[in-house]
Amino acid sequence: MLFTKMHGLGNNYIIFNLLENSLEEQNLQPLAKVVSDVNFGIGSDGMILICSSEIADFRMRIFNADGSEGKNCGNGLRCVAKYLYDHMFAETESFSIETLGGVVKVSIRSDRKNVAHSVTVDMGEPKLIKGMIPMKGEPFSTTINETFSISGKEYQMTCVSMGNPHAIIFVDDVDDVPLEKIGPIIERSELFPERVNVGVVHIKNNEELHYRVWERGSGITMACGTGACAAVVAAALNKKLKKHQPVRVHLPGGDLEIRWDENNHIWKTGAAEYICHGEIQINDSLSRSIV
Ligand SMILES: N[C@@H](CCC[C@H](N)C(=O)O)C(=O)O
Repeated sequence: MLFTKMHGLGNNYIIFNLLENSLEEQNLQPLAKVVSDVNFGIGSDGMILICSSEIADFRMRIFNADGSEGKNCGNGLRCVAKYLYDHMFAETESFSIETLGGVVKVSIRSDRKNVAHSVTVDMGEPKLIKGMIPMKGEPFSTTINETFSISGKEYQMTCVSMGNPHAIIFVDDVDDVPLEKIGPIIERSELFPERVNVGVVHIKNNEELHYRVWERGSGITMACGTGACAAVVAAALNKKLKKHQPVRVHLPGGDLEIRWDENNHIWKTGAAEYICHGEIQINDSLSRSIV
């Protein structure tokens, strides 16, 4: 199988183009685990499939490094948009991509013909009620700076779905938080029946914030696009930032520009880059891991 490895701010994925190839559905989860493994596969935060869609121009499926299928991926969407544009599957600079979390619109900025330089994604509307996150509790209530006790420790969380679930915690210093310890505990708390992505946020000033993430199914990553959107929504809901202004989100892998617009949509702009193209043999050692 031919693959392309791409990253958005260091959040890196193995991409298979299923517009031209096919993979068996029962092999997808084990394949995601194997290709993500740095010792027995290629090494990545997960696997992305580009597929055809009946309701949008294209469809993206995202699998985390543990093989679980995610519903949305902000950094993956920019990578897929760049790939489709640069490889001329997309004929225009604006097109739609279906995800399990809904259909999004992407717009490419290019200086030269057929080379995308940055990608803006209309990530749609954030969902705030517990039933839509999903999380335990009264399904129509929201979680804004609510205190929860998890494994004997108290956390004040704001929960936002950007098609996938995010728990946001405001802190004084994102680098001072032992995310590798508290991330997996919160991710797997019984509060979240489908697990959760865990983000810590520090408000730098009226226009900038710092964000680090523990991703459901992948652990610590350099960036999370949906998480950066959730961080901006959580900051506005907690009146730490003004609602409709552009916000620069600093992540370990680089920056994203996020804006929650007057129509309640979240717009996200940032880079997407190629790492390499290659061929992976889906046989012998790899197939031993694939049921
Ligand atoms: N890194 C992604 C999100 C990937 C999926 C996530 N781990 C989940 O399971 O919801 C992003 O950039 O949004």
